[in-house]
Amino acid sequence: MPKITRDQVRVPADVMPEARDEYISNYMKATRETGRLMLFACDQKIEHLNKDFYGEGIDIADLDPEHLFKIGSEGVCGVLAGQRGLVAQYAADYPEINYLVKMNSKTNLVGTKQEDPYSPQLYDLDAVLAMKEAGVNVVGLGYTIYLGSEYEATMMAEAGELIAQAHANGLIVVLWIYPRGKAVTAEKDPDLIAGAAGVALCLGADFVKVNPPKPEDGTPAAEALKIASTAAGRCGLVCAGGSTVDAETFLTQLYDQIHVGGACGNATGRNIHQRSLDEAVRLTKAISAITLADWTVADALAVFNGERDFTLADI
Ligand SMILES: O=P(O)(O)OC[C@H]1O[C@](O)(COP(=O)(O)O)[C@@H](O)[C@@H]1O
Repeated sequence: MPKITRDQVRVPADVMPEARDEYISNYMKATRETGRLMLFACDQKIEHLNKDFYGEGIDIADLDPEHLFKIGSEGVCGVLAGQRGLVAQYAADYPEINYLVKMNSKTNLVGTKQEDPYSPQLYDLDAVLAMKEAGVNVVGLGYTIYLGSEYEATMMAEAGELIAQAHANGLIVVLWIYPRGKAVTAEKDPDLIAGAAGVALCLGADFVKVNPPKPEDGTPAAEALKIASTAAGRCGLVCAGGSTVDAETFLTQLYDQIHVGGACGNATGRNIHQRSLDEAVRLTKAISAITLADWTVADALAVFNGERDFTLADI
């Protein structure tokens, strides 16, 4: 997969001329100069509380939040996505990581599947820009919208405003969009996922993170994803990873999402951080081999199994 050059980055028109170079630099950093996104999702300590970090099948290393940063630093990732405070507490010790600050979050105690969820914005862009000014390597913002919730309008308005401000300041934006709430009967309906992708584009996001569609009619999931990735247009689509599965299944799904479904990368949390540091690091490398260098599943598996290495130099 050829790397892209700075002049190949398509800069949205809402990036102010004085922020153009900054936007291009952030885009190049986040995508490791490929145009594809390898996002390591580390926002679950709020989203899912401690359930994702301690318990059966989860390596004990995951209980210590620093595990996330050790993985981000020793592995190969595009960005580490987490809330501002989490990043602020550890970034000084892990300055080389590309950070994507998640601007809103809610716990799973509110907005269960039967209720209408609202994920409030936790701080404004100035707080993030101040952290960047203090030397933290922030390349972009993330925001979650629950499409179909009765609070959809508030979340869309917050996201729309943040994207305009972020672009004006040269930051990239990833929207997480999950259809959810009383009005939504099938969260993973392929049409709805494609609709979510279109919403992200219209709000101006650079990338959209959706759940992989689950077709009811026997269409393979990766085929159904093609509709959504096409509907996303110039907004690159990536899929959430979901709960932990074996590495071969995960890497095969990812390969198909990219090569059949037209996805522009991955956004993976639990599948990575619920493992020991060594295994998690190897999985980030295997994922990046597929996402950022178009390696085959067999070659990526060899990386996961420790039979060969994958480093930034392989991109
Ligand atoms: O919508 P849900 O099921 O609460 O999951 C949301 C979580 O999943 C993610 O989108 C992806 O993480 P995983 O790869 O672990 O699923 C997180 O960013 C987010 O916290």
